Amino acid sequence: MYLAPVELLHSGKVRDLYADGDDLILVASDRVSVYDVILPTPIPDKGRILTQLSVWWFDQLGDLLPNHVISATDVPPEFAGRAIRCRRLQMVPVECVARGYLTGGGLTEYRATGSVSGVSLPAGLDEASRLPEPIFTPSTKAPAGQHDEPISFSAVVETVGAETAERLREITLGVYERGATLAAERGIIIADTKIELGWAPDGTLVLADEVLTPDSSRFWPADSWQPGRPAFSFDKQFVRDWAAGTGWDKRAPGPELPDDMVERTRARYVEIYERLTGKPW
Ligand SMILES: Nc1ncnc(-c2cnn(Cc3cccc(F)c3)c2)c1Cl
Repeated sequence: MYLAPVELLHSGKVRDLYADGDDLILVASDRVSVYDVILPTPIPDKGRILTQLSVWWFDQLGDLLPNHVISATDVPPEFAGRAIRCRRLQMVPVECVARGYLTGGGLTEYRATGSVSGVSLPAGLDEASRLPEPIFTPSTKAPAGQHDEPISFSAVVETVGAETAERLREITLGVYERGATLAAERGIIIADTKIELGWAPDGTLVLADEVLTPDSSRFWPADSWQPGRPAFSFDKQFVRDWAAGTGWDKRAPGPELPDDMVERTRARYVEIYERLTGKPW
């Protein structure tokens, strides 16, 4: 039977968003991005593995809040396994980030101000330090290619009101703590995560986008974590180190990956999926 073509709405670094009637189709590619540069060599099955991991998390988190998933199978055949049909929401204009560890932009901000998104932290924290407790560190949604700007909780209150702001913090910390606890039991540190929320027509907040994947969160192997030392990215470190070893100038296009790098990186995604879900890939 004739399948109406879907219309491309957004194209991200590693994902694309299509409209299909009233629904959306969220498609994950096999592209990998390191240091904000998309590498030319795809990682076979990356899109499928991360999509199926996200679908598994949505199911695990169903008791916390509703999600936007309509179907993980009723998608255009060319996207089979690496796309979800989801309901169209009014997206909350705030990047909802939870951090259990200090690194990246949060560490930079802490070193400059002693706080992250207005949340003050104890002195003496270092690269990859574990925080006394996970914190909600919202940021603005920057235009493509720019870094999100941290915003304070009071700025979130001004944007969405106090009640919704509290709910955003509660949901973001709840999703992070559920994910980080389960992952820690399986030898994986989830250092931080970014979730996207949207309002359904009846006003309820719904978990959208992808959730607790190595693209939306920092995944570290627990057995090599050492506060004060840069942590090893579970999925991207091989590629980062290899690319750095080629003398690649990060402003130049990314280098093609050799086959063994592709296979080792694919194996890391399979390992993350199998460890977290307990299911064979
Ligand atoms: N259920 C929803 N309802 C309305 N909007 C969205 C939505 C918009 N943008 N994004 C982020 C994104 C996802 C993939 C590719 C991109 F380019 C951008 C998600 C969703 Cl998931």
